[in-house]
Amino acid sequence: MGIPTIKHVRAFTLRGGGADYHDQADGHWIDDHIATPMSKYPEYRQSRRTFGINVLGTLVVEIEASDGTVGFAVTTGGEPAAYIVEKHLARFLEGAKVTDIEKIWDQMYQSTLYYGRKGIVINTISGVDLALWDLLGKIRQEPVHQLLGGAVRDELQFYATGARPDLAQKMGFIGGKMPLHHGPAEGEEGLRKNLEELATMRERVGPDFWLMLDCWMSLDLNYATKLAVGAHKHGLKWIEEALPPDDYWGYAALRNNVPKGMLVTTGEHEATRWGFRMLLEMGCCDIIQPDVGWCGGLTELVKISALADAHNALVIPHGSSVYSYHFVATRHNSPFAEFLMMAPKADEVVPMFHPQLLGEPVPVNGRMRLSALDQPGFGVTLNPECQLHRPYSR
Ligand SMILES: C[C@H](O)[C@H](O)[C@@H](O)[C@@H](O)C(=O)O
Ligand SMILES: [Mg+2]
Repeated sequence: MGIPTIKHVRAFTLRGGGADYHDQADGHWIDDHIATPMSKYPEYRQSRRTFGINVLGTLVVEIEASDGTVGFAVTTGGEPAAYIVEKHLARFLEGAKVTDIEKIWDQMYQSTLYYGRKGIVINTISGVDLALWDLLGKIRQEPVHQLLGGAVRDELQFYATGARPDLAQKMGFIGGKMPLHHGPAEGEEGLRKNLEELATMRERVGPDFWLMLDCWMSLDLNYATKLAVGAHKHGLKWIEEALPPDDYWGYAALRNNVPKGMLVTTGEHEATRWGFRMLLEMGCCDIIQPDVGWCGGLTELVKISALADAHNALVIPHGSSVYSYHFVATRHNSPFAEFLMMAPKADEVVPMFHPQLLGEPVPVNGRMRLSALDQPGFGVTLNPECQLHRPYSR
């Protein structure tokens, strides 16, 4: 029985949460006055949706093999990504063997170099790559973590990202990462409020529970330095994505400025082994946080992780549901993972990509047994109740 070939590639879009998890209704913690690079404009300060954080929506990539098996994946990308899949990338897949994952990745990357390299194009390549791994796993009837060489641990542990680290502590998570609410445009008063919020949370969780701040690219070096210095007495474990992704020089300086023992982390909006090489070789951060749905996919994340390992850096992927869980299980330098609290008040555990993935596992008491990831591929199926739209059918 020969190796199946790829017969069809289809790109769909979905709205409403899921992989584009910022696409939420009013009242959600994830869209409540969070500091961003747009916070300098008061009209865009209260809600990230007002400036378009959810403008793309979800891309669904579906790949059908000659034996009838179908693999799929979801990521952030929506219609522009669907166009790139159908009009550009599909030609490198249809007719190829399902095992041609490395070659397909290289052809997708090299052929889009003139307009890609980062952002939506690499998101799109990531989505195709993840769907290929899902397909191969389903054909071989193996979970992706086994295709990657096998797990190094039989249980994953998670920190929680959300507005309520105090509740996350009660749910068994190992730490809580809070969004930063005030940026430089709100001056000393905003800085004071940021530190007061951290102090209040430290009071609630006690001295040992990890607390982190996620700054979502919103600060400048001076403000980030003052925030880190002020946060040190409240035991801030790491300051995340304080600066814009391209400011490698600023991150290297921030890493020298922060108090001893505080970690600097970034990377969720960085892409490919070359972007992460810059972060690592310029000494920008202690932990890199690639999103496997945005950095180039699993094929690229394996390369990024090996690079980080050589630099003794941890790889703690930005929360991306099953796509990061299967990866983290297999890497010694990924000792814990992120779980994004997608309940509007961050007061209960719901699947990260809800409602798009059926069979999506969630941490229980802040942990996930490897046995929760034992289904073929990424172990999930598309929710048939989600309204798929195929904007560029061929
Ligand atoms: C909470 C942050 O503002 C982002 O919404 C979050 O998605 C990301 O930065 C993270 O690290 O989870
Ligand atoms: Mg982040």
